[in-house]
Amino acid sequence: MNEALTANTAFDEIPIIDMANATSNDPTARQRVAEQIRDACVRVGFFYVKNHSIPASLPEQAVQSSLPFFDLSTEEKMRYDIHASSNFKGYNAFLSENTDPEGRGDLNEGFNFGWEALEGDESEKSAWAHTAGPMGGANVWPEGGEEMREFRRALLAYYHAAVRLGLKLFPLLALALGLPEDFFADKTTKPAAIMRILHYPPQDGPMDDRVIGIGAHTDYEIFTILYQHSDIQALQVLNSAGKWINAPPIPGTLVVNLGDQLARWTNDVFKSTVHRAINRSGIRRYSIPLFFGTDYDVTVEALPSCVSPGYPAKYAPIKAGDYVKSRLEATYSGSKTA
Ligand SMILES: O=C(O)CCC(=O)C(=O)O
Ligand SMILES: [Fe+2]
Repeated sequence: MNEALTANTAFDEIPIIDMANATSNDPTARQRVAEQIRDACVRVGFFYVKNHSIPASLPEQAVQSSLPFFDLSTEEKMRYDIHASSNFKGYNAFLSENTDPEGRGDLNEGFNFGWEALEGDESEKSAWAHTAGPMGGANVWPEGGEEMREFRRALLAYYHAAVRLGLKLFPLLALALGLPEDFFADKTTKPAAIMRILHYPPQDGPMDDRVIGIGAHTDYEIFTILYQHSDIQALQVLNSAGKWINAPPIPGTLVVNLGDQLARWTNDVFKSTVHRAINRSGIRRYSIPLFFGTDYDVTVEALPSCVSPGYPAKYAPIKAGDYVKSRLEATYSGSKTA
């Protein structure tokens, strides 16, 4: 695809896409949104979404409810250590991950969880059975009183809202790729969606590029929906000229960025762009990414429209779940021995 080769002018800002017409009854209105998404995916690999219909109170409450959890002692939090989990659930401690191999460790702590039906919602219970797979299975929630129950409730409430938004993005991505709008529908029946809430303490003093909030990396899945709490500039995105472009929080928006699974599927026509976060604000920063992959057993293989004789497929076909699992294992096993 020639556009893939010509789209490499370095971006210097991240587009904002209005989702108001994402599910419009008018196909041309949906197509217009998809065209903007296509441009963002080919040039940047990142975009903001506005009018995404998630009430601001949901991620806000998720952050507020996490404060008592992060305030627990390290010893207490380590009872839920992600390294002790067989399915990448639970707590990751400061410096226990090292996203950038050049780095010395990531200065964030976080809590990681996946699909779980909302309490009392019988209609979603059946989906629980679908979470078999390398990252499926039960979540690990902190024990304790009302505060910890609220932590679980608030995180799951935002999780489900973000998953619903993610399911609206797939048809737009399909249109953006010139595919039938329902291309991903039978590939996203079991929400392979992992959420984490991250806490970045302020970093001051002399800057050590090897110890930053989260080192330079790309995400592993199809896309990530990222909520950034407070008005703190920390996230940066690398353009093709090697310049870090700021991605500050913009009120009312969420950040969407593509991951490597989609880059493989599109033969890098859609970009999975390197990013990092560093909190030099002097105050604590919180963010909540939701990493959204397809069903675990879907084969990720270059789309015919993204290969040509002059631009052959770069990646071997691989099962979506195996791919994400191998990336997660590299992240967590690397940190164990670091
Ligand atoms: O906290 C952020 O802004 C970025 C987080 C991130 O890139 C990640 O968790 O993959
Ligand atoms: Fe990321």
